Amino acid sequence: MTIRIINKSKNALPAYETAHAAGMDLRANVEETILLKPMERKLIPTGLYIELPEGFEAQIRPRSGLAFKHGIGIVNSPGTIDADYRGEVKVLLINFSADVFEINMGDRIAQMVVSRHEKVNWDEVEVLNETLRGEGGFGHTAVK
Ligand SMILES: O=c1ccn([C@H]2C[C@H](O)[C@@H](COP(=O)(O)OP(=O)(O)OP(=O)(O)O)O2)c(=O)[nH]1
Ligand SMILES: [Mg+2]
Repeated sequence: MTIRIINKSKNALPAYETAHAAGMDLRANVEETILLKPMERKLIPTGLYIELPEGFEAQIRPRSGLAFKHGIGIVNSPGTIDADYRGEVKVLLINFSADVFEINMGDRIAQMVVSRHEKVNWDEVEVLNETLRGEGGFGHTAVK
């Protein structure tokens, strides 16, 4: 599929890094170095504006390499970009490590997965159909 995008950043358009990657890496569009102190969170601009078709969303997900090597996560992971959003795509990074983390122009800070989603109408009822699981959850299958 093709999606309309405005690129106000100094970076190339997001691209799939390998042939069958699910996500496209998003690059920071920051004029100056951003420092993330331990447990600090900052909204990082990408300079990208996208026009998703109705019925699609984009998820902003962490990169496992940054998480593993530097303890960098996304506070609202996965972030949701709505099809009717016309603002700048931003990434809410958090530093879970004990060291200061540096973000520079063009750094690949997150990845974006575009997916189809359902739109639901409620059928409000009094009783739901029975299942073996019933109300069991939150670890109820754990061995005692
Ligand atoms: O990681 C993110 C998450 C969201 N957004 C943008 C796109 C999204 O469509 C909009 C609203 O996000 P969300 O619905 O998650 O936030 P909200 O707190 O519910 O805000 P709103 O009341 O504007 O929906 O903010 C981003 O740029 N990055
Ligand atoms: Mg919302």
